[in-house]
Amino acid sequence: MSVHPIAAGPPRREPLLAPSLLASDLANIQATAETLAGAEADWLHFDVMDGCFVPNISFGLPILEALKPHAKQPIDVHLMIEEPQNYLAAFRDAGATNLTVHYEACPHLHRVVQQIKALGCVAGVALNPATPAGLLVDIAADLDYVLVMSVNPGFGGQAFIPHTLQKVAELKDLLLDAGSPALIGVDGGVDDRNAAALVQAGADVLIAGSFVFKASAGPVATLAALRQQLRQAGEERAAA
Ligand SMILES: O=C(CO)[C@H](O)[C@H](O)COP(=O)(O)O
Repeated sequence: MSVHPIAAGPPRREPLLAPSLLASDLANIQATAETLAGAEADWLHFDVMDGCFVPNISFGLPILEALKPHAKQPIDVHLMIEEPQNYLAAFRDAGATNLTVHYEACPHLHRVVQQIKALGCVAGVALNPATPAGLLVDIAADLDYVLVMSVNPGFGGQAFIPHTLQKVAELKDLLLDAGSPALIGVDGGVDDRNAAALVQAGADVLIAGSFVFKASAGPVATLAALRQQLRQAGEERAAA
């Protein structure tokens, strides 16, 4: 179930699913991790917000430390914070498998990516909706993972921005041209209405919060249904 993106290697037939814990019951994060351990979840997505880079504050190191012993899957930490380079080692030590920083928060992005790799973590870079995919051209070959934000970061439950589909396709071409093994993730407003189209456009990882945790069917059944939908989309992509 858990797959290191580098070990997995592109092209993947079946996209990864990463439920975003931001939308879960945070008073019961241990129970959530235990529930997800048996669910169709490849990574646990963990959103860190600092109230500066984004206009909201979520959770950070102590909650990650509390989650870690109960998490069966790799923990995908999305740092929506300023000066992320100052916190990378601490998040790795607290349990992060993947560390994603924002392009917009890193004037010295190449250095930060190398720092993440030196820590032994999967190195990801996130792009805000207004940041063009083409800006990654000089760093593409160094990346393990690119996270395309399909909402403006800071809050769960927002509407998916349709232009993201085009951006994922552009990014896929850019990564192929650069010979980059990086996976493409999409985060924000992901649900069963846009998931298949995102996979067709080139997405390898879908992050979903509200759709998974607010569904009346519950997270396990919702992830299973999404997995089934994506399996088919992944096969169609591989056959194309
Ligand atoms: O990074 C994020 C917000 O900045 C979240 O991961 C994102 O909001 C996912 O939640 P939802 O599926 O509810 O949109």
